[in-house]
Amino acid sequence: MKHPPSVKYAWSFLSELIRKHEAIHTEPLDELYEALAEVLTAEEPTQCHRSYLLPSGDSITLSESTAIISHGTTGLVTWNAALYLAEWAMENPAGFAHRTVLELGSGAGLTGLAICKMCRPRAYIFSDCHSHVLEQLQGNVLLNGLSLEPNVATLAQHPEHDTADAESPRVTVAWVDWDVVTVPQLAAFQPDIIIAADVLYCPETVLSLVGVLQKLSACQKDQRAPDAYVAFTIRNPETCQLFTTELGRAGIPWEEVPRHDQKLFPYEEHSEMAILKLML
Ligand SMILES: C[S@@+](CC[C@H](N)C(=O)[O-])C[C@H]1O[C@@H](n2cnc3c(N)ncnc32)[C@H](O)[C@@H]1O
Repeated sequence: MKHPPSVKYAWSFLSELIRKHEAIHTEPLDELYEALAEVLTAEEPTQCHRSYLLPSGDSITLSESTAIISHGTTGLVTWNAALYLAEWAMENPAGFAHRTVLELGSGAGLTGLAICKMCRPRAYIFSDCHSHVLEQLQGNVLLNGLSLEPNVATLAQHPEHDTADAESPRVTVAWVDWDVVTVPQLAAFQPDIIIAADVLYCPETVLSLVGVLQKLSACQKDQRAPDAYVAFTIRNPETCQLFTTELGRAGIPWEEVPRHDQKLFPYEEHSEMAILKLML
């Protein structure tokens, strides 16, 4: 009741429950039919909640748009690659533990929240370039019980303000537009690891992404550039091909991470996914 799902979800849930009763020849309660009638006449609001169960028994609840594209962005819903990357991260928590993670194009925030809750990073920087996405993202971070740091760069200069404890990471939501962000701005985040999910959907975003990755390769920490992991759904092989070609042109070596099929989260439809590890 506090975080209601979409009308579509409520309809599917109630129909399935009634079907299950009927399948074993038990009479469903009248209240179930009444609830279904109510849902059938309800209008779908523009925002809904989605809750994702974690293996720890904890859960993540996100406010998301009910439309795949709204306010001119794809960032207000969770995409399959975000689920796939979160599942992979939870299988490999050691890669994130005590490290500073910068996520590019965070969208609704599922991957980052799963990593913050399950992989013990020291700091996590969610980022995006769209104002509605950033607003929703901040709300989702707070909704899941994490508190927000004002500015990572301030903390790097004044570590005495660091309130991080072993249990919860320092979390920031930052405006990062790949086309305009500068190397010093990226370096101020002091990332050890970069991640991004479902950010390869058209040639323009591929070029912008490779541009920001090139800037990140100049961000050395302890004489080493961060590693990056990019997860994507293989919708159009030409877009993937463009990405690897552009990585080659930028001198960024990459390798494919072995596939996993830890289907922890529900996927709406089957799609092929991949994660590339980039050595910046
Ligand atoms: C398809 S959504 C993916 C969101 C989320 N990572 C997921 O997988 O659910 C792509 C995201 O990339 C962001 N994005 C696209 N171009 C960008 C740019 N030039 N700079 C920063 N973010 C960008 C969008 O705002 C959007 O949130």
